[in-house]
Amino acid sequence: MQLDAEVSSSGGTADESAVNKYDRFLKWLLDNGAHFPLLELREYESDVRGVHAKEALAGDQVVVEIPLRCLITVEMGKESDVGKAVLASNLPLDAPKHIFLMLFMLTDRRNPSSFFKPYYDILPSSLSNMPIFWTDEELAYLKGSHLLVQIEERKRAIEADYAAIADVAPSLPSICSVEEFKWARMCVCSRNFGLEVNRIRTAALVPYADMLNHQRPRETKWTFDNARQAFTITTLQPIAPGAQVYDSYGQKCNHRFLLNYGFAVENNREADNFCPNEVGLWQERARKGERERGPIGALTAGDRSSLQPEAPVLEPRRTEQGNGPGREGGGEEGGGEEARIRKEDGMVVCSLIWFFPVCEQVKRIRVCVSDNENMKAALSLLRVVVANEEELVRMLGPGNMFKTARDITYPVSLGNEERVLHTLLKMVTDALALYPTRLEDDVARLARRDDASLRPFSNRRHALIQVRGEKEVLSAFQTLCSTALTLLDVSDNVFKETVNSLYSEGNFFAANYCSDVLYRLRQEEYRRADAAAAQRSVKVNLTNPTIV
Ligand SMILES: C[S@@+](CC[C@H](N)C(=O)[O-])C[C@H]1O[C@@H](n2cnc3c(N)ncnc32)[C@H](O)[C@@H]1O
Repeated sequence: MQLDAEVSSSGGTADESAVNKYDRFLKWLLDNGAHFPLLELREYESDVRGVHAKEALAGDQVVVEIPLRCLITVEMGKESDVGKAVLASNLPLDAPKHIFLMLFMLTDRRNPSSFFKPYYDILPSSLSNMPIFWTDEELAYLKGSHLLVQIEERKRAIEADYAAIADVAPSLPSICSVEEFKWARMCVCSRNFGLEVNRIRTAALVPYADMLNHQRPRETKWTFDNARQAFTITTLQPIAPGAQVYDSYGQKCNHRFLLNYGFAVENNREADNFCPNEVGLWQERARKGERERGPIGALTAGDRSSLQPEAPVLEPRRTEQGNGPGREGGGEEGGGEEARIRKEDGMVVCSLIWFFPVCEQVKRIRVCVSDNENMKAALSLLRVVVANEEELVRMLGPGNMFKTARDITYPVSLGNEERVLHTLLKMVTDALALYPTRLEDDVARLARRDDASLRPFSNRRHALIQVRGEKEVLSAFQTLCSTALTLLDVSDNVFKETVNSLYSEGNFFAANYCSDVLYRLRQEEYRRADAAAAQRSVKVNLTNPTIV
């Protein structure tokens, strides 16, 4: 993060009370055994802070040490009165670890002599960058994006948690309002660390360590050091004096950065140029009780007798809260996934269900510009969706190798693939048409530095970065489909020339699909055609030996 005005916490600021609040915070930490002698906290604007190197930092140097007593852990929340009531009631909460951290913080901060008061005092008082707090005008910048649905879902989920907890712990409304509960939810979501403390997997709020902003590739690592009984941050490389010291919040799609942290990364690319930005394919919703029907629909195979009696199903899988190593922002994306082909009442049912247990919504397959597992799954499912009866029977009949739609990692036939490409092209074209602006317009607007409405770190800019990223993914799929469709029946030479030019333009996404999938399908089609021609010639030969 680069911000304009930088005011050192130890230097004089216009706002004396702000200086005092930081001085009190730093003194509290140091008095309790924390160490960060080579770093300084800077405030760039109200409640927007970052950590900088006071002097040159070497690689592999422990630069922050925060003792366990200064950490707020999940277990402390479980010990609170409301926490105990929640535990006893076994409530199905959206993000339980976050809830316990929130409950501790919300209860304890009401105590004016709390041990953690210096920490509570420096937490941002407003989180207006978090989309759940955006105004209608700000939300309108996301028009066309599925993120609008996710923001609404997030709001509803937090409200549902508040109501459910208030049911089992009637003191909750006297501890915090729904709005304060939402604030705490986003505060915890953007600041907690998922870690192991003395062999117990937990999450914690770690004062000072949560002042590091995000940047990739990561230049620091953090852990709970059992020997020191402290949370530590260690440099992974030398850092220049005065430079901001960053933490990596992980490799994430911008929608997750925006939803959970209130910012979107302008150039969200990994060192190898991979861009983790995604869009969801499929938008259908299942209503309560309809999960077995599936949004993609039921496909009936003509030859029912040849179907497997009991095709195994892929059981729903709930993704655990949290997002792998690194800071666990959000974590409430955990829907279940079902993708299965099976027989039901004599019908072959192919269903793709990404089931969201709280909102009873179908989850979408999120794809990015990469030939990754989700892209393969999306193609596999489409191959079933567009299959005709003969292809379905081939997929599901005796001796077939496909137990679930996800197993169809190989294309079925050139004809089936052509229908897949047409369907996918329509899906992404329809999705692009939902946005009020075109990708080229967004790119041009973000490149202009004189547009005051798009100032760095503004909600409007972050919204534009988000929708631009979605359109980039949709456009990449559009190019892949439209190019591939032109290559189905061209000569080998034209095919190779086109694929080579895709490679030389750097469009590896489309090029790889064409050379890996389409090329093989074309070869198989030639072989089949040759075999059929050979068979015809044998038949003709047998009936009329004079015509060869
Ligand atoms: C863990 S806190 C980091 C400290 C924070 N800047 C503060 O002053 O309290 C995470 C928050 O910092 C901000 N942030 C972190 N990295 C950022 C980045 N690369 N760009 C913009 N904002 C960032 C976001 O508001 C995010 O929710």
